[in-house]
Amino acid sequence: MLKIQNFSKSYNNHTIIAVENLEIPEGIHWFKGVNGSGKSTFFRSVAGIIPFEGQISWNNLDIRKDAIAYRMQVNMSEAEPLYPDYLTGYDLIKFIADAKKANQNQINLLATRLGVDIYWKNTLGTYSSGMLKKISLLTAFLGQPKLIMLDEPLITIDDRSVQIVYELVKEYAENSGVSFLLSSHQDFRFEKLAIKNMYHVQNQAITQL
Ligand SMILES: Nc1ncnc2c1ncn2[C@@H]1O[C@H](COP(=O)(O)OP(=O)(O)OP(=O)(O)O)[C@@H](O)[C@H]1O
Repeated sequence: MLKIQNFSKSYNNHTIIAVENLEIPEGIHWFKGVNGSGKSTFFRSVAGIIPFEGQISWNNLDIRKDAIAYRMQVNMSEAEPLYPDYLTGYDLIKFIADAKKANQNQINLLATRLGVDIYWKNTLGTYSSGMLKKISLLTAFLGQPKLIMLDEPLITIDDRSVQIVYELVKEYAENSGVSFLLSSHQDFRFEKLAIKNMYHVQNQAITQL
């Protein structure tokens, strides 16, 4: 279970999102919200990438007190990833794989599934937005995560890749009991997946639909 208590995140003294108490059970969950509503800010906070006020824990692992154990279980893919141009996709994947203790076999399997092994030895600065997105998606599946957040996972990727992302989510959920938080703005929908709860991000708050 993901537990959020007295959570708030502000930029320049302006509250972007605040959540007094939210308990998200295991399963696949869909976060909807218009552009700028705070979905990415919430996901980044839960991923432990940006600082925030309040408490977040995943299966009783506290994001601050159990910083490493928490981050071994919680992975994230950014909506619009920004990476250093001079690294190759492979360098980046290998770096994250080492941190997440993913083996080479897992890297190769994911790379083949998503078709990134065709271009991953080229530098990231030469990639299209869809190619970058697939690198970001791959990194979220590395290691033995128990919670994976995919921020706008379907934007910029082609139809074939969309199907592969659906398959990966289903496989990880069914075979390894992985929970997912998936976000989308209006255009992209996740009805094909076994969605447990839907949440709406709006007016600086998160409400269950
Ligand atoms: N680093 C930052 N500094 C200042 N303001 C920020 C920063 N990051 C996000 N914001 C603001 O926080 C608000 C929420 O942004 P966020 O990216 O979380 O929304 P979102 O729901 O993910 O939107 P989108 O669907 O467009 O990706 C926006 O008003 C944005 O301008």
